[in-house]
Amino acid sequence: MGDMGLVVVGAGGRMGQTLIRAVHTMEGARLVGAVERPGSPHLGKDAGELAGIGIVNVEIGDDPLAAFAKADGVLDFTTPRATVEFAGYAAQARIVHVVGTTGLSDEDEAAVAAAARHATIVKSGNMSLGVNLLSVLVRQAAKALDAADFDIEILEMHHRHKVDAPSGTALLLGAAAAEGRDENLAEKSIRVRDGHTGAREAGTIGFATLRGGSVVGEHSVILAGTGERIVLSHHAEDRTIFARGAVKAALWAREKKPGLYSMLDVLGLA
Ligand SMILES: NC(=O)C1=CN([C@@H]2O[C@H](COP(=O)(O)OP(=O)(O)OC[C@H]3O[C@@H](n4cnc5c(N)ncnc54)[C@H](OP(=O)(O)O)[C@@H]3O)[C@@H](O)[C@H]2O)C=CC1
Ligand SMILES: O=C(O)C1=N[C@H](C(=O)O)C[C@H](O)C1
Repeated sequence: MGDMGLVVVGAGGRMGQTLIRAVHTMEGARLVGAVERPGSPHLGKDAGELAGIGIVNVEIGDDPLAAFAKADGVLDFTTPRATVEFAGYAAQARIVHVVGTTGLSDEDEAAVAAAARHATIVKSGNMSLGVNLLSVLVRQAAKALDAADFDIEILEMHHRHKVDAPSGTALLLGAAAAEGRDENLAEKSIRVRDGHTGAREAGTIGFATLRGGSVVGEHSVILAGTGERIVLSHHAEDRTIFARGAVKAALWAREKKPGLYSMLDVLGLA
């Protein structure tokens, strides 16, 4: 089998450019398309030149369907609205769709799940090995510690440009904690505290969000008991960890049947 032909959508974005560099350096993958939204100032530019690796002879276009028709897979770190659209096109083309986009609504999630009847979709709020391993540790810790004795709080910080909160990673870690306790995160999460909140309710999972500067991604899961605290943390220093994880996911998914998979499946941690 030849190299896997990949399209990067959102090619001009922070992750888009990092993905172009990752595809260029990783064995088994080849860039065959780069897509931006209609009207983008990046249309017509060479994808490699924009990403700082020199000319790769792939022009950034605004026609995802045409790009997907000649590809084996798509790497998508864009917006929820665009991701839902791309999932439909990936299903039509019956190719792999790696989704890193965060901030999807329940309706968006349902649309992506529906597309996974025909597309092979790998979706995760964080594509790094470290965060996915951390989620396994969080699940174990939450299972081992009694909810009446240990309170779980999740703290995250990201750069000033991030538009969704809590981060996809914070929600992924919250879901792992809830799973460890045999609970549903939606029923247990406290997203906001302001004013006279009253005392903390046992068994809830709290989220706190910080935004500023150029922070790539900081996450801590705090298990706070009486007289002791366990803190499980991940510090992302470079976006390359997400991009390499996404290419790895695409290569893994190439041989898989249509369906909705996670990074835990890719990494053998499920
Ligand atoms: N799962 C993971 O491991 C990670 C996930 N992320 C997530 O990835 C997403 C993107 O993050 P980031 O790269 O920082 O954001 P950026 O805003 O830098 O990049 C998004 C890109 O998508 C483009 N875009 C928007 N709509 C379309 C469309 N319809 N067609 C084609 N391109 C489109 C934007 O163009 P324009 O600016 O012109 O609108 C922009 O270039 C976020 O949801 C973020 O949370 C980020 C890092 C890791
Ligand atoms: O927007 C980002 O930058 C990031 N988004 C993801 C998230 O929402 O968790 C992953 C990473 O932390 C960077």
